[in-house]
Amino acid sequence: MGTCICDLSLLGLICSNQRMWLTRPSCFPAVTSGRRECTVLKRGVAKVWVPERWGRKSDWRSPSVDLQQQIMTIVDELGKASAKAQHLPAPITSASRMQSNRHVMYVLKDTSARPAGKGAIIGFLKVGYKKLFVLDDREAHNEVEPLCILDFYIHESLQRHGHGRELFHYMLQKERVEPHQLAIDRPSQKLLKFLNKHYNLETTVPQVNNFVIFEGFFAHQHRPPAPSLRASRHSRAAAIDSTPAAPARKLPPKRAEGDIKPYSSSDREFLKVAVEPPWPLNRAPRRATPPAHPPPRSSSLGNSPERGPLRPFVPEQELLRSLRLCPPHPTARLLLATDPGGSPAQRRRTRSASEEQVLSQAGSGEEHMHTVSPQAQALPAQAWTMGGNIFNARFIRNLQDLRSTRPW
Ligand SMILES: CC(=O)SCCNC(=O)CCNC(=O)[C@H](O)C(C)(C)COP(=O)(O)OP(=O)(O)OC[C@H]1O[C@@H](n2cnc3c(N)ncnc32)[C@H](O)[C@@H]1OP(=O)(O)O
Repeated sequence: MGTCICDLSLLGLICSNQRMWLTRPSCFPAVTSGRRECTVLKRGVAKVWVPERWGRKSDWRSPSVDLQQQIMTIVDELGKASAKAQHLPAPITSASRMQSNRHVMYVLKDTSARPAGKGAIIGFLKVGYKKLFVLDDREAHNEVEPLCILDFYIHESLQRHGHGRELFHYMLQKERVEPHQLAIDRPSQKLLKFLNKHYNLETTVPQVNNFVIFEGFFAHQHRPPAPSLRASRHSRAAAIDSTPAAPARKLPPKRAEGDIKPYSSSDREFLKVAVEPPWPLNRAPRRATPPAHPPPRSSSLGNSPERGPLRPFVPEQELLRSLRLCPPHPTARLLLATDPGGSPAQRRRTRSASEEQVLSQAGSGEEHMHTVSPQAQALPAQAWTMGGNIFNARFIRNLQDLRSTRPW
């Protein structure tokens, strides 16, 4: 793939459709700035870049370089805005990612009611063909290469105005696909509702990967046979099968098998790796109130993962194992010995400890499970502050109970 962003099919799109082309990059970030929207749109309009003027020296000192840079900036800004709207920790659409993938980005621009040839970006839709293994309704694996919806964003102030539909419809026509032939990469609730409303897509076929497909997906899909038979049966199938071809792959040549990661080919996978620091830094703080944006999850998705911020997750077992490395404070041991029943919290802790003991006995060969380095294990007991703190706190509380010295 070359470095020129023209390869992204963006320019073809820009030239081929009057309604879908790009403004100068300074326009879009301004559009996203909330209440200043009207002013900003006007300001954006004043700076709008029109295709006919690409070559004008006054606009572009070095058109080829500037043009590339401008479009890259726009793509980056669009990606950021989309990530923000979806509460993703990092953009999944960027110029550099576009350059390394064969994705196509459809950009919707508003030209109406603006001075001639000027406008602002309304939103975008990113699609691409991906090799996937998907389950059908009999839970059989199918190797397919459908067109996937990878990213979709309409500016906040313009959502629910039909722009999304317009953009989607345009893409369907250009790509010559039916909505039920698409695979969707971790759709948001909004997108699910959108698809349901405009295309009656409701019943999903449960998958084990991040993609969502809908009933009817397999209606016209080629089902590749077993690899050993693939070559001969493919040609036979082509001769026999007169059904209209599903969105069979039509863009890139076949990649080396090593490049294909069927179960991790979601564009969003990298987010997990990118944002999650190592334990214990990945422990999410406890929240008294629910998060402002609860991670949306489709009830009909089955195992489709959450789209919200990829909240770090520490399994309880791992926590227990780590506690093994935190011997209780000596004074706490005394308390534990003298207080066998204790409060429910106490019992929980005791149970954890006994569970811990079991783990400890059973886990002699599972050192690799530990997240604490051997150096950390070698630290003196007083350095293990976590368990010590817990028991110290309890010890002090019990002491205060006994002495009635608590101020409340
Ligand atoms: C694979 C992926 O890309 S998943 C990511 C999808 N993108 C996002 O979630 C980003 C935030 N959302 C958006 O950008 C937009 O809402 C889109 C792209 C999903 C839809 O674009 P819009 O221009 O709003 O769609 P359009 O106006 O054509 O259709 C509206 C319908 O979409 C759905 N919809 C749009 N916004 C919402 C919302 N806030 N809540 C619930 N449903 C919504 C509804 O079905 C709505 O119909 P209704 O108003 O009668 O209830």
